[in-house]
Amino acid sequence: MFSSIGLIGAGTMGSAVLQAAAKGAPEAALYCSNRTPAKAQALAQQLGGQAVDNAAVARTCSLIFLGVKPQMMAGVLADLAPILAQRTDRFVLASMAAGLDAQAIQTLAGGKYPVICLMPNTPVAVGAGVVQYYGVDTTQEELDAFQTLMAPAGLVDSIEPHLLPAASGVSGCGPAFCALFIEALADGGVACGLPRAKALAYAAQMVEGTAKLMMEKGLHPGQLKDGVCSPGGTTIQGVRVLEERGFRAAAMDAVIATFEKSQSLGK
Ligand SMILES: NC(=O)C1=CN([C@@H]2O[C@H](COP(=O)(O)OP(=O)(O)OC[C@H]3O[C@@H](n4cnc5c(N)ncnc54)[C@H](OP(=O)(O)O)[C@@H]3O)[C@@H](O)[C@H]2O)C=CC1
Ligand SMILES: O=C(O)[C@@H]1CCC=N1
Repeated sequence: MFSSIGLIGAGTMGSAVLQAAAKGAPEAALYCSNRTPAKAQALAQQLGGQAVDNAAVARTCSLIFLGVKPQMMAGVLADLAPILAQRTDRFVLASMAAGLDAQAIQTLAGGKYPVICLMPNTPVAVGAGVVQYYGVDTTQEELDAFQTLMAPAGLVDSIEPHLLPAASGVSGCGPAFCALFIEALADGGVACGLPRAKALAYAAQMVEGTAKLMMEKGLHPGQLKDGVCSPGGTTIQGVRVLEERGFRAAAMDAVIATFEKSQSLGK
């Protein structure tokens, strides 16, 4: 279906998405472009693709990932609109920009082109990510092909368009929140005498293992928490401190803040 796959904006997220797509469609020809060409060249070399300019991606590819920041999207698509308008073959634009919905991409690209909006996260780079997506003016065949293409990224889930900003707050932004938590746990360990490297390794493995346990055993987080808290034991004292300091409310508010920022980016 997607015989040639391109990426405009070979940064952190775009590169990870193209790496996953390369695994999902090993036969596809790969193209990438970037403002700083060295990044596109390195990615192309790694994936056996070609580093080109934005115009070549727009002219050539049947699936075009847009990996630039939301604030750059208008400028990038304004330059590409005349090229896209000249195409007579079918192509799909796939935007990962936070806060920009499919209609916004169509408006900026200057046509009612098929658009997929996806919200990946950084763990896509190790095949343990989350990608939510929806399509507008796409065919079911294109969405099915996209689902297959993205499978090496991790959990790939079709979602209703209005839910994408909320999903973005949980899993798109979530790695930053999780990293803060891991770092803070490690800091606590260091304060109690653990060497830094050990503290970080233990905290990261613990987070991965807890998520795995929850998913593989189908447990609710409350069950997991209760299973660790011995009556009169140590863990419940830590839970008490986290509750006193508003840990849950802070995590909820963090997601709500990202949601509100997504809404404002789209205006
Ligand atoms: N990081 C994340 O966790 C997530 C990011 N996203 C989305 O992904 C997108 C990219 O974010 P992220 O990867 O973090 O950002 P990066 O800054 O790492 O990547 C953006 C890339 O776009 C390139 N670029 C900028 N202007 C142009 C241009 N005119 N033509 C071609 N390339 C250009 C930059 O080039 P240069 O090397 O010159 O700076 C850079 O490599 C954003 O829209 C963001 O909302 C979505 C989900 C998660
Ligand atoms: O911070 C951002 O805007 C991007 C989108 C989701 C994660 N990072």
